Amino acid sequence: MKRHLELSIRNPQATSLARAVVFTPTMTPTLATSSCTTSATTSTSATTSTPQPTQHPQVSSDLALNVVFYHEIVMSHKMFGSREQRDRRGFVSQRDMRDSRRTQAGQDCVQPGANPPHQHKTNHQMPERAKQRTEMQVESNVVVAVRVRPLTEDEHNRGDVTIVYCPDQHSLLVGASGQERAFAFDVVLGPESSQHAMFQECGMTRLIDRVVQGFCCTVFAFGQTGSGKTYTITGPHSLFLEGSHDSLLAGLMQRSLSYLLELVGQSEEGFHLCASYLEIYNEQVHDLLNPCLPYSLAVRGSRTQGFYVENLSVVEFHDLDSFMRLLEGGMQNRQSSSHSQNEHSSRSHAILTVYVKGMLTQGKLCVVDLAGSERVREGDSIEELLEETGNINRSLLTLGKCISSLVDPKKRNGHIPYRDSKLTKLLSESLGGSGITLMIACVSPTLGNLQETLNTLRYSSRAKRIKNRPMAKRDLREKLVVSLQREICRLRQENLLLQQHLSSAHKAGARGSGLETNHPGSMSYFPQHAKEVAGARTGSSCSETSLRILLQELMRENNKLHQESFNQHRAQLFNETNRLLRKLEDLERVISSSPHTNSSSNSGLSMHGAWGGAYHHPVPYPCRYNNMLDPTMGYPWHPVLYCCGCSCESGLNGQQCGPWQGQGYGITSEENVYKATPYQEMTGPHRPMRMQVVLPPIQDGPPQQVGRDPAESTKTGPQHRGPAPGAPLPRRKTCQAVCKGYAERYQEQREARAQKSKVRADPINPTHSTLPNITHPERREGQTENTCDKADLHSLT
Ligand SMILES: Nc1ncnc2c1ncn2[C@@H]1O[C@H](COP(=O)(O)OP(=O)(O)OP(=O)(O)O)[C@@H](O)[C@H]1O
Repeated sequence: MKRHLELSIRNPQATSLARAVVFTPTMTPTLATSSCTTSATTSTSATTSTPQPTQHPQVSSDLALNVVFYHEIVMSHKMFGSREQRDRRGFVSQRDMRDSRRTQAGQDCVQPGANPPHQHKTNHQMPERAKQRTEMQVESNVVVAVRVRPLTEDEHNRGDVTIVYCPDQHSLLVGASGQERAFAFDVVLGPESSQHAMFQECGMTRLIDRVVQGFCCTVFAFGQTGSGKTYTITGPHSLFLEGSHDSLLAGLMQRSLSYLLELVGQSEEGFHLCASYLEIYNEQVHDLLNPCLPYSLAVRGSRTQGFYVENLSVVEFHDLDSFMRLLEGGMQNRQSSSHSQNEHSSRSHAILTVYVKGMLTQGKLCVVDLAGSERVREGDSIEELLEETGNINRSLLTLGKCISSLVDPKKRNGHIPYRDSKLTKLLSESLGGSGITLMIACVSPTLGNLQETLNTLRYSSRAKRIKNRPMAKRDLREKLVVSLQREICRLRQENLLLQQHLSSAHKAGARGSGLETNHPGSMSYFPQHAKEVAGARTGSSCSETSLRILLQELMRENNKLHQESFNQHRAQLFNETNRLLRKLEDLERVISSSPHTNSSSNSGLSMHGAWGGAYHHPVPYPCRYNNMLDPTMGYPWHPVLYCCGCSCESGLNGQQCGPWQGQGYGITSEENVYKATPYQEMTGPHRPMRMQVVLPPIQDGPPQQVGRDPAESTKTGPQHRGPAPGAPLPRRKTCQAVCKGYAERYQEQREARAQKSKVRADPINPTHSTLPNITHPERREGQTENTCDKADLHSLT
């Protein structure tokens, strides 16, 4: 209790926290007191030294955890200020480190869509709002790995001392003994780490897996001159300049490509690999694979592609050897010079891009070796070097600004100064876009570089907080699959509607007839198809081929349903027409039998039995020309030809009117029937009933062709004198074709009329007539009553 009070006096903020620990209901007062005492004791001793994980063997684990938390909160506030302040300064406490380690243990360090740090709850434990947020914000932080290089020979000889320590794989202590500053990163590799360990532990393999899946992944090495960036990315200079082939020294680039080629080789999907290699030197872009270009390349921006380098060579490769040749050529073309810090100092930012194009994916791996960041020292007064350093620093400063803006929640959605340098333009997608980024911070271990090392680590701590939204790039084929899926969805809906429509219509029909039918709305109507579609619908596989098959099936089914629906509709119309016709017939019969009506006076009104119904065939005759007009229909048609003048339903039994034969209206050939068919009435659910051939009304004069081949009519266009296809049937008014009896009656009527007019016009000369003298047509031998022939027609004209 005494200790507790002491603590409260010394640190009021800590007291409130301590109280919270002391009065936790799970603890007994005794334990609470002892724990508080222990923690306070530890905290007292820890104020003067670097925070270390505390051991509490005498207390229960729950209690120990609370005490450790309490102790660390007090310590971190005392040493580094609030969490926000610490973040800003790039420092982390032991608790931050442990949080980071927990996160590491629970999640893949290159895990797009992983929960952000400190969200240790599983999805089902999370409140609904938090769950929704996590599902919507599939963000991944930039992963930061730090590599500490060993002392170089020169540094050994000079007697430089190491001031960077790596207590474990995630933490780093920097500074002289007793004044160390702690940092935590996703991965920390000490001076003794090999190139192989670097490749394995920084998550490169997972990054390449993502590239193959279509993600854009970027690795960039950052740090002061001579800190080991180039060594990490490509291996030591000797590997290229002196032709050494020590594969153990090969850097991330070679190892990544080797792994990528292995991965691609194992895959059954055919991948297409190519690469480009460029450097940005003094803010000018040069193609390292095509060094002969006398000019620098332009960086352009587009909405779809983002920033890209215009006219950059992209070279295809198939194996590691061909890639190594590319890399070696590019490395030799890169700008480098001797520097006080590094004999082979790279003076440019180099970006190698490997494009991995699969069947449906377009992944990209960018490996960036940045030029060294350093201060201009007194000795570096050569003008050229100053310009170089100025440009390098400017682009790195812009990179820093971009990182700061990206991690600032207020600025993140505002303006990010990518356009201020070519480097940031080209890294924009990796930093704040849809890519996955691994940043490798390289640091020198010597005391002389302490300031540069701290700058690099602060910079990297900030970058660690950048959140990206990784998104795999799909190519057009993927889009095609998506559009096919949409089309299938639309067809399914249409299909469902048609089925519902038909099923209700059939139910109504069955209720009327008392029959249950196997209607098209039921799946048993299409047994084979039902199985296939049901299989395809339940299956989750959505390859392009299966989607196409499914699409075709649905289209076929929908066509059938459409046809059925159309036929049903037509049947209804036909029934209605028949009903009306029958009614009309009855009416005509009533009229003709009326004592007030002269049978010869109804000729201009009737469709059937125009001449007293003498030649009307009530039952349609079966057609010889099944499927002729519509070969897709498998139904027995029953066409009825309405004869031109006699209005008989002259079925195709050879009773057609003679005069029409050979003039395109007869039914002597299939062709003629087709040509003479301006309207086709085809009805009935399974048995379309009627084909109607309407012949033209004939006035005094030669017959006119009204019905023609639709193709012909479209050719002739406006000259087509018949009714337009699909137009309502014209009323058959005064149907004046020649048939037996007509000529006599016609002649009689004319004569009578002429007589009358003559009488009226010229009472003095009653024999004068204005009418032509029409010869009475002779009936040929064997001519039936309901036929008329050419001779008859000519006699009329
Ligand atoms: N992990 C390491 N193990 C052994 N030697 C290393 C390691 N890292 C760097 N070196 C050595 O340190 C020196 C500097 O390394 P490197 O050239 O890679 O630095 P750099 O950061 O690329 O410098 P610059 O920015 O000037 O190009 C080289 O001689 C290199 O061999």
